[in-house]
Amino acid sequence: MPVNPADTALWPAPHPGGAVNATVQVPGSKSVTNRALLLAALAAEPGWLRRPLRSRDTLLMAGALRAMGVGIEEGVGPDGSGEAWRVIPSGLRGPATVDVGNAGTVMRFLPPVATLADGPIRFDGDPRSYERPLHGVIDGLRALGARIDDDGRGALPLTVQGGGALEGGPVEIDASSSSQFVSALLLSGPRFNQGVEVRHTGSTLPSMPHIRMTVDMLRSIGAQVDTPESGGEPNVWRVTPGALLGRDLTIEPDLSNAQPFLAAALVTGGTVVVPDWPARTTQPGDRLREIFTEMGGSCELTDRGLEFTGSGSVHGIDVDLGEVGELTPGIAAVAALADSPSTLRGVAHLRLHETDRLAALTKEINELGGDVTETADGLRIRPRPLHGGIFHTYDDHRMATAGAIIGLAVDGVRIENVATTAKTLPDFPDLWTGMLGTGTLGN
Ligand SMILES: O=C(O)C1=C[C@@H](OP(=O)(O)O)[C@@H](O)[C@H](O)C1
Ligand SMILES: C=C(OP(=O)(O)O)C(=O)O
Repeated sequence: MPVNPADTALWPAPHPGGAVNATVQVPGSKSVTNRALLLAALAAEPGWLRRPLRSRDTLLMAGALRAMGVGIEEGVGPDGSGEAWRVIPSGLRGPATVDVGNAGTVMRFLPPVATLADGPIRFDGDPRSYERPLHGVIDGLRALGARIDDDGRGALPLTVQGGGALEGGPVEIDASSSSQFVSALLLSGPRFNQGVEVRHTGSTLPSMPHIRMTVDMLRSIGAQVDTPESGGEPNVWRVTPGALLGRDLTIEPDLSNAQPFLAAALVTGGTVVVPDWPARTTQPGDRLREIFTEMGGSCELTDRGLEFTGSGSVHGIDVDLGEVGELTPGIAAVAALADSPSTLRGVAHLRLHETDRLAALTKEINELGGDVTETADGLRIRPRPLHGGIFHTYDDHRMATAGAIIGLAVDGVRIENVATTAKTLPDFPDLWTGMLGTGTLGN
């Protein structure tokens, strides 16, 4: 993708004098939107997605499905309200080329779909996508009967030689480097001849809420899924072959992208309301209610949404983030501003996310005067007075939002390439300045 010089400019992170009080309408969830697009594409009838996230990762998913022959049309939902995508499934076609960008959900979830196409599907992406683990998907699909041409590294680029169908059946994978391996094989499982039985053989498995999200969304469109939680064997998930229903689904706000806005209330001692916070959800961001409360805030789910209030003090935390790894950059930013040390554990796999997040957070917070050290599986953060400077983002949307959180409390923080937030939250700079300027936002 060509780099726009303006995108790599330095963005002065806004530094408000006082408490932030605002309502922020957070756009749709990346993880839910990309699952919903894929499942609607594999269904037996057309479906609707209302209020989908439109960001780099979700537009890459939509573009890839379109390239394989799926219809994705702009429209208003069946009740005439809100923005929507209408998804019209079709026989999946090859040859086609898929640009995965640096979207884990696209590079992991779509190769199984490509095995159902009637020709070769080539997968390529950003340089970083070549370094992100994909072996669980590649080896898993081969064991299930797929033909895949790659360079033997267990990574991109690769070509799936779609044969129009996949046998499926039992498969063992080690998903300790990414839960997305499990989700990927389950999501397409109903369309494999024998369905799929995925057995995770590794010692750890990150991001369990995201696997629950996969299971819940499959069940909601008619798939039969057996899980460890529904009385099955530990670390084994089974999907029965069968037709999927076309549904009308409204996408929840992205609770992980709500994080910087809630953090604004926490670190400035203000109140931020996020409307449409779901009462029940599989999104890992829901854990912020508990984590940010332990760090000094308080919150309440009301009919206005989630109302989060900071007390004026921010405390350190000792927490295992293995289930909610994508929250780590924002928690590290808040922890650097706390009145006591923090230990963030269970997130060694973040070294293979958009960037090596443990190294990037350590370096960038320390360059502002902080005291962060990497551990084998996380970070130890001892708060110190911070000063302004450049906060580098390494093409990582969550590094940019982490830097913005620090900028709330520290004057003179400038964020390099804030435009990288377009991966999941293209409106971030406007939402952020709007939150600080007007107090109330909506879309
Ligand atoms: O399935 C998903 O939608 C995701 C799963 C997690 O991946 P890992 O298990 O690789 O951390 C998470 O970090 C990522 O942001 C989204
Ligand atoms: C790890 C993340 O993304 P991806 O879906 O690319 O893995 C993330 O959004 O924090």
